[in-house]
Amino acid sequence: MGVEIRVEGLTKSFGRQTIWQDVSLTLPAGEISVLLGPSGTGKSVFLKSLVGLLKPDRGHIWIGDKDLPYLPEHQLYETRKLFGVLFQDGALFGSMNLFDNIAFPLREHTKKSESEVKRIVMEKMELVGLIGAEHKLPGEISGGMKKRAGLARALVLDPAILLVDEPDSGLDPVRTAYLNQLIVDLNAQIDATFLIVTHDINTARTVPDNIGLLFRRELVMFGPREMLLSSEEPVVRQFLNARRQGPIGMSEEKDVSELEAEARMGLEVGKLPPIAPQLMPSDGRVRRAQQPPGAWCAAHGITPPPGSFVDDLGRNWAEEWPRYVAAMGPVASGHGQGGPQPAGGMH
Ligand SMILES: Nc1ncnc2c1ncn2[C@@H]1O[C@H](COP(=O)(O)OP(=O)(O)OP(=O)(O)O)[C@@H](O)[C@H]1O
Repeated sequence: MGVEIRVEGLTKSFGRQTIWQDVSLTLPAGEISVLLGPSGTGKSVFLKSLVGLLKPDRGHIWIGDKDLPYLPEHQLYETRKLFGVLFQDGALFGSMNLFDNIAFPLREHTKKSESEVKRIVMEKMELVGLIGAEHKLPGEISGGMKKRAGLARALVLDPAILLVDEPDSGLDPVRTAYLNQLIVDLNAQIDATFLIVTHDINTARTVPDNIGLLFRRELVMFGPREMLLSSEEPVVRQFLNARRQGPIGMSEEKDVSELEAEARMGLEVGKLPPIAPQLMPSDGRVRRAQQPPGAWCAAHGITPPPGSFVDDLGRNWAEEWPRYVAAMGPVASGHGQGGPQPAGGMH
């Protein structure tokens, strides 16, 4: 079961370089949030600060009544056990086979017997589709397999919070799509609080419940997916639509003259593109945290752009949703595998 993380006024610098300042946001329990931002805006630094690997200059990271940056070492050690982290490169030990890599946190942090370790490792390897690869070394497997092995290792202590740093880096679009589906399925199954750092627009548009954007050393916006995807804020529109036109330049931000030149040439960002439907768990049942398509827009009086919530089969999920939920049964709540499959489902 996930826990809420409340970040208040967080600021981090290295020497005289301020990475970001006054970042405040709440990662809701059990929901998937994505953190976006141009390269070098400090997304990885944010992730490492959340798990206590880096200490912020000021601000708070509340998990329940514990303020992470100010915990004494032994309490920090205990609180860290709530987290599973998938680092960009999987951070696997090159000299250990996949089984031993995945077993590592269990052997290091628990007193479980070897038979219990084996049961858990095999369960997680099955979850990420790695059965049969137990004896392979990291150097003998593909980038996608390394990510999945890193994910299995992040899951062995049954984390309440899962942090994922650029799951898509180094993966082709098809492997990224599979990994995204795996992330959504995992969230439905373990109900943990997820934070994913990514550059991949398709991931950002279809996977999370919430999106945040770091730019110019600040958190520009953080909120429900539909809020960001219907936002008129120039930097949000530019980033989520992967455009050159807008405030983000090659080396982070454009200067005033560049922006004026763009405006003179009429190079403003065009109409908002439709809002894509959110990925569904592949067993067909709805995640506990998942909102009906269009719910946020409707609640806030926002008319989504034409074509929103329509999938590649032409179904409009804002209309189909009540029928879908009625057919599929109740919302998933830490359910097991093997629920009903949607006919031609929305995967
Ligand atoms: N331990 C450190 N000491 C000093 N500077 C650091 C350290 N870690 C990160 N930085 C600096 O912080 C800035 C932000 O780095 P970070 O890796 O968090 O960016 P990012 O947004 O994740 O980038 P990318 O999307 O390219 O991975 C960079 O300028 C980096 O050089």
